[in-house]
Amino acid sequence: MSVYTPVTDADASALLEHYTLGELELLEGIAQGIENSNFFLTTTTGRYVLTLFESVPREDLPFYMGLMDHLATHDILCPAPMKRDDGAFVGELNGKAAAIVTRLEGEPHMHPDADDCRATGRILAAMHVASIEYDAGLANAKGQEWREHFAQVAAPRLSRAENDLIASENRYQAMHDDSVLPQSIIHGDLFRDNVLWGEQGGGVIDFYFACDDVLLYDLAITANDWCVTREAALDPARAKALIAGYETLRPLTELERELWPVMLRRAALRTWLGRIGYNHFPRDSHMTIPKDHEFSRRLLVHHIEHARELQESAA
Ligand SMILES: Nc1ncnc2c1ncn2[C@@H]1O[C@H](COP(=O)(O)OP(=O)(O)OP(=O)(O)O)[C@@H](O)[C@H]1O
Ligand SMILES: N[C@@H](CCO)C(=O)O
Repeated sequence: MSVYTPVTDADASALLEHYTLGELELLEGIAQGIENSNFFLTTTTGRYVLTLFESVPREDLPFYMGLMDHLATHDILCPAPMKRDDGAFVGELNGKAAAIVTRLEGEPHMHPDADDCRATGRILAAMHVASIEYDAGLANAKGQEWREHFAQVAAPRLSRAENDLIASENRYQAMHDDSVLPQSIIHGDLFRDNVLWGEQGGGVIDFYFACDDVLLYDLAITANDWCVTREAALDPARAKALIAGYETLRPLTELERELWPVMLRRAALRTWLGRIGYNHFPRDSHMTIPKDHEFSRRLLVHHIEHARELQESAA
């Protein structure tokens, strides 16, 4: 996160009265992340994370909570949402929807090697396979329609070259027919900071971009953060390892291999636009760590200029 909405010890204690999680011992704001307000919450029964939802539509919360609950009970290491005494996963605190989930152990690997990427690919595939039986759905709020709409909103803040690049990439993406690719529930944001490595392996957090979409797109979002160099180029060795790990559980189809460069470009565009949003239209936060939008622009340009290398990474 960030902490947009402060929470006092007294607020947290009052919230805990609606759960069977014991008494408050410690409450700490978390600076990482950018979408929600997050706090580490230690009680007499264990370690949890309290999230106040700042921009996630309230009606979508049952989908996210249900998904985490489903995955946590299907062998995926991820936060388990805690039920309130009234049976709901979501309550309210300081005017915001609020939920408590279990806190995972471990730290992100911010300088991953090929082994980390292989393990991450396998974790992503395991989530894709486990999600098949989750019987809820949610359209992608950051899909083509959003990309085109946001391009108009952001246009006055951007240079002509940036606007031309976004418009041209949006046209290119609109030409591709997604319906030919396997679709199901995607995590949508499996960046390095969303996998915490502990004794039990990699645990996944931050499901608030999850939705129904193309599975290969999820792999591309992951590759664009795990398998790139500081110079904003794809590292073929790490990309191959990510895909190899993924394919231990779900082999890619020929069509997916063919459309890999398209999805890498789409993922780079989504992240670039999202970061333009965070930078040019910031919300008022007490703690936030900024995201590098220029890096995402350079990554998109790299992908446009190196189609053949991208294709080879999925061969
Ligand atoms: N269940 C959890 N267990 C351990 N740490 C967590 C957990 N949930 C969140 N965190 C910590 O809080 C930080 C912020 O969480 P998260 O990434 O979900 O924030 P956000 O604002 O929702 O997301 P985003 O990354 O989309 O900006 C994480 O980087 C991690 O350090
Ligand atoms: N993972 C995204 C932020 C999502 O909130 C980024 O790094 O731009």
